[in-house]
Amino acid sequence: MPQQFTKATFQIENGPSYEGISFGAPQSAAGETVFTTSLVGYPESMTDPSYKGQILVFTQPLIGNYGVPSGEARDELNLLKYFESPNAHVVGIVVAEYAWKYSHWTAVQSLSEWCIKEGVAAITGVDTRSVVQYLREQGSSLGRIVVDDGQAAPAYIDTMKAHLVAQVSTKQPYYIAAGAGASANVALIDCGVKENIVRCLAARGANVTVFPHDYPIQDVALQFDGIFISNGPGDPKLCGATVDNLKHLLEEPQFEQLPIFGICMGHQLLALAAGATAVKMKYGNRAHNIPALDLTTGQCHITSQNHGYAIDVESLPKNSFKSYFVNLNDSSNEGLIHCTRPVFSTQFHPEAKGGPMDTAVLFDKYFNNIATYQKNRNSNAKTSIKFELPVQSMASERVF
Ligand SMILES: NC(=O)CC[C@H](N)C(=O)O
Repeated sequence: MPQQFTKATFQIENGPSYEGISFGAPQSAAGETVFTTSLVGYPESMTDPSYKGQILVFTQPLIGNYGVPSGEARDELNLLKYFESPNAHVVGIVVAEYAWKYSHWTAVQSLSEWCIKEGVAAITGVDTRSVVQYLREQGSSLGRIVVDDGQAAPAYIDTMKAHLVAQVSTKQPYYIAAGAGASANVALIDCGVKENIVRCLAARGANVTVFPHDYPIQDVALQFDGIFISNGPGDPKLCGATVDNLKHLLEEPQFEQLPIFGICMGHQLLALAAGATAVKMKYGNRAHNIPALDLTTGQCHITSQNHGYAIDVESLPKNSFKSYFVNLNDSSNEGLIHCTRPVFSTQFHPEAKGGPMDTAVLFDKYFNNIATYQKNRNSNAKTSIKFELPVQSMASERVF
């Protein structure tokens, strides 16, 4: 615990204000304020690029008690072992009680130390129950954490108006080799991909080539065994270039058999490419225990979620996609499946991290689609990657 506390205030635009203590970077921050009801996984959530520019309120009252693991440790696939991307993407966090003492075998630093390094504003001592009650009534709101540093408070900013995907997507293609026994080549459209999505693909035998969000994927798609569209921050309607590229994949006959899988933002962009509309939800779904009903099996799965927009299924053109999963809390759409093509998507996160792995089986479904595609494809055209990766991107590293 520090010798001297720095006071901070958490303010909601046109709403309540809460006094507290700063335990993060000595600087104020402003952004869209959202809440998560997940009990664990603050390092994963804070490094998930989908949270770019947001202030995250944790309803779990005690945060920080297991510290922060290494952001450099890598697994056998050379992927980050504990983080979902190299850096924190939230601009601020709000907690009821920060645990000044932490203990965990993976911890290398405290949450406070890490927030300071990452420039994340953090406030403790806030009645987060009251914040959530307010946000549930009023909807997601703009907020700011004002740290008592003698500077003027920052203006409220609607971070959702910015093209956040362009800020977090890789600038150049890069390549992750599969774990032992590569069986497929997948092209991944990076809208702000979580490390565990790449892991879920590579661990199942895919060499993954990661492309910038606006890369004309239709030009190289036939050189791959499947296309994957990742999660990402902000309003899907701002991703016009990606949507236009996906339209080629969904509409042209040469891509009829090509397996496609999209998660969260990837799901929303596929739906937009099919002609559906996305709506801003009142306060979104951010949790690790949200029930989603599989309409094809009648089974309910507990899912990990982090989104503020949703697809209006009523707006889907007939004979394109149909609803695949539905949220049993609020009836919002949780996934789509194409009526004739091996294309499906989920609003929730089957890769979890954090959260339950109940729906990881959807990656197996994608790989089954890939196997069928490989079998049916004319053997002359069998996969041989002609796409030349730029030399500097071969280091299995993201290039921002
Ligand atoms: N996790 C995500 O991909 C989020 C998608 C989108 N930014 C939303 O908030 O709905």
